[in-house]
Amino acid sequence: MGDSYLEVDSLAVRRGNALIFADLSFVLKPGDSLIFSGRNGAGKSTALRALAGLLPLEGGKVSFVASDERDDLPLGAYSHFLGHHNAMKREMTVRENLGFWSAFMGNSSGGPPCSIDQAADAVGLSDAMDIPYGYLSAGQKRRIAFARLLVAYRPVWLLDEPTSSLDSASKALIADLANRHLSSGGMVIAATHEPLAFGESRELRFSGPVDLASDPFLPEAD
Ligand SMILES: Nc1ncnc2c1ncn2[C@@H]1O[C@H](COP(=O)(O)OP(=O)(O)OP(=O)(O)O)[C@@H](O)[C@H]1O
Repeated sequence: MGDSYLEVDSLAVRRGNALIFADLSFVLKPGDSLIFSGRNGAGKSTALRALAGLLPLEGGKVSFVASDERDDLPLGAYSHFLGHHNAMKREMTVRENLGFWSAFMGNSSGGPPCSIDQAADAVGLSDAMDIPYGYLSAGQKRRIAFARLLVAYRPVWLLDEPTSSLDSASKALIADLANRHLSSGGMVIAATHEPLAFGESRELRFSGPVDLASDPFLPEAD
């Protein structure tokens, strides 16, 4: 991943009459982390979802330049998005859930291979492999959600409130996973209201939506 980088240039997202943000620009290189901060409703989750390709852009460009120069794939192909939901099936065991994600996503080039057992071990839940995901506690569920990020390598992690409502041991474990990802050349963008010990993170503060209908200096909404 040595020569890869993520470049976000003048990104803007609109929802209805609200311009959620505009002119969002930054560059991340291997080992870089970025924190999105700002009050509730400021636009952090929207920005993560837009980067992952889950929302249409009003303007701007997201480019991930991979060192293997395969071609011009969207950032969604190079990233994991971990939102407020953990993306696991309640009825399936932890092993089955992780097995599904490993087979579905595969390992992208440049990443260290990690088996399902190794991933469960890394999040401290080897003993829970054969119980249904729905039986796990909230903190255990979040830990397994992080194991998904390990079984299918992607250089960029997009994390929405990754540690909210976790105890201090789980927070430390997730910080450790993120730091290991960074030191192996990965990149992390996290939206959060609480301090995260993710490397030497830069911070980008969101100021909140602008109502296009009430601002005469902005272009009119459709
Ligand atoms: N479909 C929509 N149409 C119009 N506005 C929307 C729509 N979806 C979300 N919004 C608005 O977009 C703004 C940004 O929401 P977002 O979830 O990105 O905020 P956030 O910074 O992640 O907040 P929190 O810290 O509470 O998670 C909010 O004001 C929200 O009401």
